[in-house]
Amino acid sequence: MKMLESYPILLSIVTSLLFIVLLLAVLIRNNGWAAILWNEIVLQKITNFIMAQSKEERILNFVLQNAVRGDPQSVLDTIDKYCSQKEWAMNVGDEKGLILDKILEETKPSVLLELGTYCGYSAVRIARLLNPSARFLTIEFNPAFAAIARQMIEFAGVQDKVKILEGPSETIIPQLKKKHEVDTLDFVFLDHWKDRYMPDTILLLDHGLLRKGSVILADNVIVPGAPEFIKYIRNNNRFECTNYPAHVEYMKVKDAMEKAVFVG
Ligand SMILES: C[S@@+](CC[C@H](N)C(=O)[O-])C[C@H]1O[C@@H](n2cnc3c(N)ncnc32)[C@H](O)[C@@H]1O
Ligand SMILES: [Mg+2]
Repeated sequence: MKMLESYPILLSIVTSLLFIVLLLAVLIRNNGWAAILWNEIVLQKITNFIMAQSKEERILNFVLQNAVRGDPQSVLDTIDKYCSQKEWAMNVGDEKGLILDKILEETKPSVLLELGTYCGYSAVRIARLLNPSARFLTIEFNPAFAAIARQMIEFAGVQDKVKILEGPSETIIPQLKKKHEVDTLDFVFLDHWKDRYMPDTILLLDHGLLRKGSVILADNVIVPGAPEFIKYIRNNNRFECTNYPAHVEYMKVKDAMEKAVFVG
């Protein structure tokens, strides 16, 4: 009898819970921010705790076990497979990776800088397309990520083409000329925390690291988004901008890359 009395309450609790789960699922599927927060904060923390291992270690292990040593394309395909089927990660990914490849093939840069190495996906992607004489520096301030990237790059066989500089971009950029013997950069890939896109572009300018024709390519200008940078670069007559619509890595949510050519 008591059971029957509480039945409507139970039913309304279950219905409300189902509704909340459904709402969350729709939000995560259609909203880039919700999906990233869900993956990075909820799912990842739980899996890390259960497996006593970071997601980045899991990505590296999957590559070591499934990709072909010395074959950069196989390393990229294996990371893409893991991150699209098992755990989302913030690599530029296969779709925007093709835009990156196309711009590199058009630009044929000799001196390159990447801000934000993470596991080394984009570093391997870029390095595999470079001339033997090119110089490519990539900056990462998280030592654990830099260590993973170093192993990823070595496994892909492109370690002679990439140098990881460990530390914050805002400290390393001003040291590029004197400490790292960079004159000017032909190509810069912006893919670190989005609030640094604008100040680091200004740092590159202030330190004379851009020349006429230098190309800046910025990832994730919609999700997570870099509105300050976009406003700054599009309203600056020293840059010519082109937008490349795409999707957030391994998702159906809209994103884009922005190319800015320094015209002097
Ligand atoms: C989106 S991930 C980079 C993904 C990578 N480019 C790829 O596509 O494979 C961003 C990385 O930038 C690093 N990062 C963020 N802000 C930074 C800064 N100011 N200096 C150096 N590294 C930074 C983070 O630790 C993170 O590993
Ligand atoms: Mg990115």
